[in-house]
Amino acid sequence: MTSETLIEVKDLNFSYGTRAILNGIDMTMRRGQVIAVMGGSGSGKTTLLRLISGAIQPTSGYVKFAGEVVHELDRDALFKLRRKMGMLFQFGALFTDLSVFDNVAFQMREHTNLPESMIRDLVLMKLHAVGLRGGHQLMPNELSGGMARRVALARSIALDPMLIMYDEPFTGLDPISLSVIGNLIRRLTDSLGMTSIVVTHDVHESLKIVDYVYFIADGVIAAEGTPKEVHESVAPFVHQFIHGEEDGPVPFHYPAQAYPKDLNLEDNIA
Ligand SMILES: Nc1ncnc2c1ncn2[C@@H]1O[C@H](COP(=O)(O)OP(=O)(O)OP(=O)(O)O)[C@@H](O)[C@H]1O
Repeated sequence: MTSETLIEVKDLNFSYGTRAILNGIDMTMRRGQVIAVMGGSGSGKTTLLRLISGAIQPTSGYVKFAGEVVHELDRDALFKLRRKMGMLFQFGALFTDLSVFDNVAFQMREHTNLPESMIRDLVLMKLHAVGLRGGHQLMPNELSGGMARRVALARSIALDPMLIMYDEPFTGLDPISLSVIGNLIRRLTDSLGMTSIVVTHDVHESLKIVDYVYFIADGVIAAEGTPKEVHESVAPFVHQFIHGEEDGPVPFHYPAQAYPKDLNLEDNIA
């Protein structure tokens, strides 16, 4: 594992209108690392991924990717940069009318001029990496949920990205598939020398495979550390997350006006 920095997030702020979502986020992500980003629902995790990919622009601060400030890039440069990033969302949305092989080949055919014979070798190599070379002729409706997720993973590494961002990769999987996907994320990151960012609620699975964890709450980094540091942490926030407690610094309720007011009880009470 090299220690070269791939992503530097510096004093990153982002608001939707007047509503602040992220406040002064600092992060460093190195090549070869798997990094988890955790936090309660609505804490800004997906927003952070969108800022890293340049889909939205920070209010202030910056994200640097491979030395370049993402929000300063022009359209062409941003397009090139995105090709160095793979994104894997929860259900991996495969093209349902294309075979496993063609799903993985899709981006190679779109974005490169490689001859079909080379695409064939590359697709089989990517499918081999996720254990599905033998299933290349299957259609998506013939796959289990875990297999579909693995095809999506093979597709996201089709163009050899430097970074893959996974948004809730474990959701909806049985315990075995969950651990298969977790181990694959680790193995692919190591063997391809990439960086992986895993946004997840699954503390136990992710702590087994990641190098570093950031916890986001109320738009700031509430805690961070290696899995060992996280396990040993006595910070209430981390404790709540690790043990899945409902009550603690992470609120169960989305901010709302006083309940009696919502129920129109106030007038009656007064
Ligand atoms: N386009 C938008 N316009 C206004 N507010 C938005 C928009 N997208 C997201 N938000 C708000 O920004 C906050 C952060 O959203 P984000 O999707 O980043 O949270 P998250 O941590 O990924 O949540 P979850 O774990 O539930 O997916 C939320 O409160 C959400 O309501």
